[in-house]
Amino acid sequence: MKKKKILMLTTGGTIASGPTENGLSPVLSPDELQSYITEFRDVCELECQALCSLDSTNITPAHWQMIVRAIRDRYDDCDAFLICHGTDTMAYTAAALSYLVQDAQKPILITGAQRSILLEITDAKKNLRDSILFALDERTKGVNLVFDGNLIVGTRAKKTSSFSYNAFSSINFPALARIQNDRVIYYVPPCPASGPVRFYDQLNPRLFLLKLTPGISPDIIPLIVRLYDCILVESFGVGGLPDSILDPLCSELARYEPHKKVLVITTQVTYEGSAVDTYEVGRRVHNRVPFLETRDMTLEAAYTKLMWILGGKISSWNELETAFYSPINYDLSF
Ligand SMILES: NC(=O)C[C@H](N)C(=O)O
Repeated sequence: MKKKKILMLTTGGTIASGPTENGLSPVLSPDELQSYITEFRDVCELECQALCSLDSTNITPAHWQMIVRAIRDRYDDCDAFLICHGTDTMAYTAAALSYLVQDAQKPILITGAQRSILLEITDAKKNLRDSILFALDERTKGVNLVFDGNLIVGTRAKKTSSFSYNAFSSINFPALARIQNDRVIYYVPPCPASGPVRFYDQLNPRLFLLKLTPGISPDIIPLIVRLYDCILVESFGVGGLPDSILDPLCSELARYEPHKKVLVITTQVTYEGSAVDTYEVGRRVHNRVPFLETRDMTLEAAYTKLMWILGGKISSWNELETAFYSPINYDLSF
């Protein structure tokens, strides 16, 4: 049987880090990383390409576009793609890739580690190994994150532990599959493709996330509305906005067409999502300005989906609403 070709794209992260006098920093080359996983030589060819060598704190939308170009350039001659990435912003990258590479029939997996591969006790080797096992499984396709034995949909992952090996949770959606005793066990099939693979590269970076805190001052609101095309308000509970924020926000937004200054209400609560109409402190926004709500999407998915939608041509509120509420890679269930 022909060996599968997996393209490993490295970006840095703890997985490739070593100690320096200024603290941990990515130092390993892709070949050094690869030298720790030799056991699959008979079943697959692993080709490595370094894209950058960064702590994921410094990953930006330009790096997401770079990853997409690297995948697009080799999409036809590789069977699977494995991106090694720092964990801190991995959920954003996994969500962004879910929108920038849609309907992929091949696995596009992203992984990393909580401890460097240089250490004797580390999760790095297991995460790389598991990723290859998932990549070689015929059922795996699309953008997914691999961590601690789980295959998590790219739009559903969130880093929920700073140090533990089970650093990522699958939010409001089950993990698709697990590695058990070196076997891939699927629980949910990957999101079915609706056509041939599509690559995108436009992203609008002018989004602002406003996290509410009790007693927050509204002083900053006019500036935010002036500078950004989309304001995501991380509201309380299922979607409550305090009086002090509601008035200045809605009067500033009312000066623009709603699809040109987009209000999005999201929640500070990790699980179960928003339901803005439930309480008066949410429902009253309807009487003032049109808005989108993130329902059960993760913040990372909602944020990157809006960057992607607003990076394209949107000429009406209806068009924006339809695009936002159309599920992609299992990002939205209601
Ligand atoms: N575990 C890690 O990879 C954390 C690291 N600071 C990073 O995100 O690059």
